[in-house]
Amino acid sequence: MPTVLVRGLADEGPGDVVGAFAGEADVDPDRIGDIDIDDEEALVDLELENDELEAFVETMDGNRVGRSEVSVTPLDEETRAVRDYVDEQSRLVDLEREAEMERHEREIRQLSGRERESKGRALLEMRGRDEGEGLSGYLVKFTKRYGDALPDTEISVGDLVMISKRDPLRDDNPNGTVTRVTNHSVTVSFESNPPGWLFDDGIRLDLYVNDVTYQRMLEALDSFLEAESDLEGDVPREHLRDVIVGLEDPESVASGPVRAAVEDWYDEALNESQREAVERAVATDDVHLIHGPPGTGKTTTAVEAIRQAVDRGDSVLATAASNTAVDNVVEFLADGDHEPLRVGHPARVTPTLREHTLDARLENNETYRESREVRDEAFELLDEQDGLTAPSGRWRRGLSDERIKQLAEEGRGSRGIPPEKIEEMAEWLELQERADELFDRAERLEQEAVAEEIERADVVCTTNSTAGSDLLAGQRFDTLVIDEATQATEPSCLIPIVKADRVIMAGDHRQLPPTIQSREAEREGLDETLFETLAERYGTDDDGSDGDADRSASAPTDDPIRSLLTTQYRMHERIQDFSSERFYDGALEPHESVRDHTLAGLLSDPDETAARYSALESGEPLVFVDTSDVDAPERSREGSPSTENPSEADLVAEYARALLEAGLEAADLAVISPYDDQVKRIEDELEGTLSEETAEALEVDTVDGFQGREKAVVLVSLVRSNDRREVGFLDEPRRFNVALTRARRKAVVVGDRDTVTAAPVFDDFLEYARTRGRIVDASREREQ
Ligand SMILES: Nc1ncnc2c1ncn2[C@@H]1O[C@H](COP(=O)(O)OP(=O)(O)OP(=O)(O)O)[C@@H](O)[C@H]1O
Repeated sequence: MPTVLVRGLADEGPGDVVGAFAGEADVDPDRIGDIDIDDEEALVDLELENDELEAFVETMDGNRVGRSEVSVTPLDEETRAVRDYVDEQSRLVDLEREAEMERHEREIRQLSGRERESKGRALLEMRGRDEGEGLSGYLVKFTKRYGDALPDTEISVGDLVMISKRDPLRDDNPNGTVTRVTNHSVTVSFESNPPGWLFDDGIRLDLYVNDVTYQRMLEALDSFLEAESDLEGDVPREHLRDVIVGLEDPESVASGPVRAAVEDWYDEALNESQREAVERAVATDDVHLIHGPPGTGKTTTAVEAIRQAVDRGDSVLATAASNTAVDNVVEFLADGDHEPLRVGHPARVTPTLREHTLDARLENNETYRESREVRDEAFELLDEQDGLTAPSGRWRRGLSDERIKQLAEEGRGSRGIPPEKIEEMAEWLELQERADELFDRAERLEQEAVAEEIERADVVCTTNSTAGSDLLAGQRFDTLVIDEATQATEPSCLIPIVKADRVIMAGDHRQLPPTIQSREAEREGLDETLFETLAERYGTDDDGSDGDADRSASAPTDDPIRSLLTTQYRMHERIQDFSSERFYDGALEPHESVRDHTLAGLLSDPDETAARYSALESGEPLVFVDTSDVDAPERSREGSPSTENPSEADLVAEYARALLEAGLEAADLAVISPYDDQVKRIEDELEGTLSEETAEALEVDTVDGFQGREKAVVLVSLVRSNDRREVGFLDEPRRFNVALTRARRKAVVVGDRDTVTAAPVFDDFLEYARTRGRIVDASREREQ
């Protein structure tokens, strides 16, 4: 259906448009489709044939709609395609947003406040106290009314909470990020000044969702309608937009692969295909994809590309969907000559990387210090106000600020207010004005300080979502690198893309796709990532996620927009082979340095450890521990959609402790599980039995959260154990591919064989472990 663009409307509505089109141009109202009015413009779909359209435009152009004289032009195909893309993606974002809200609201509705509090997902009868303003926002500390200890709560640092007074589901309840939790208090930071009622009694805190990200996706999509070729602000570069929408070919498709010769390598160890990938990535004018199975050095290669781009003088932005994946890139970068700046809420950044955060940098920034001083001065003025009469209703008696000041100058009273009171109120007002000016100045200085730090940094690193925050508003970057791009939805990648001239993405669609909450959005393609779409559309080899594995790994190296990596530097050959055969048609090759590396060198007393637990035998890289003969049933916490298995948690915690006692560094070990509740359970099991330092260094995480990371030893707890052989989302082979391939020297997978083999990937894995690894019976293990 053709669309026409109507320009020059004043305040006319759809009825006026239909009236004019029918009355002036004789169009049957039934043939008028969607009318989309935005300010002075309207887009109108018309069911007209080409010749009818021509006649229609001739009649309507320069004619009137309502009281306005309008111009009417047919919409060109390109604009239409962009609009269709924006509409479609925005619809998917809306579906996803609704699904997340619904899930949350459902729970708030189903449970009483008390029930939610007893489950740890709400806190009732709280009261706020103003804690002043920090860089991350306005801080409010919530405590129980009489300072009582808080009940056990899931609310923890970094969570988003919704604050309410009577109705937890009111649309205008403020949301904030938790910055600190103690036995008695929860401190929350708000992006804007919170409403006064927060400081009353009877306040409720609920775990909630993050709407900001959805709004940023929609804003990025909107800016697609305004793409420019000369670049300023947060508007996409026209060519890049057209490549993404599918209207133009990437340059390397149009004119053949390009390659920039690199002379000095930061990482001399890079292999030939990694070097080629770097050279092609930095040479790209629009898009390049670095594609490879686990451990093939996608992040390593992307980081080298960042370094080369910086050396060339580019401003560089590096992003990923999750905080963990961003931290991973920061960690790689921090290990060299280039200075990364991590922008994001400090509460969500790995503690060891805090020195690279914007907050930490600002501590040493002169301009920022000055802003603090100015702010303190402002607060001092407000303190001075305390001793004075404020011009409140009782004393103001309808007098304007100006009038009060004038009366004070003249030394007069008015409306029964004695001159001394007038004098005090005038002084109060003057203090307020001076304080406001100082607050404004402090804010300007803060912005200046942030801009200085961004300017000073070689690479700005942040999540896709935070790339859209005010801190980076209007910042443009020559090059954007998105790591773990196959774990990010397309609209989330657009948030940083609208700020950059070219984009390099690293990913692997045989690992986990982005998590989608709305079944409808998933069905309609929100789980198909931009990386995949571009690889399919412009690459020489079609290897979409439902294609067969043998084609995915054999993409030719002359693929115009993609570089493929196949030598892996992480896993012992026997850990690698399962993944390689099952997911990559055997294309993975281990580098000599890792082919047969084992745990042996990392333990002070490997024999003793093995004697206690045969699963921990240091020479054996791949073990499945079968719990089917022990009493280890799964269970669900009331009201929780997740699953846990206490007995399995107990066993993996025992393994973790035994490995640490045998001399394994905590930083070389990770415990992961597909289920959130199991992760918490394992953390609880370990808590108190490890030193604070060890507990901090030991990572316990979900499989999804650990994607992109690696450890010498990885313990995986599969959790599911039931007579119905129900495996839930274990039945996603890509999740197990990620879990297993996190391990460098040893992978210990713990699960109930009878249950998990209901999923074909575990059936295959058990068969593999029987011949190429070891299967250990958990009941024997625990008797020793
Ligand atoms: N050329 C190389 N020489 C030596 N080590 C390398 C090389 N390339 C990568 N590595 C090492 O291999 C490991 C995996 O690299 P990296 O994390 O970059 O892989 P990845 O492909 O991003 O993995 P994943 O798919 O799990 O995200 C790291 O320890 C890295 O230091």
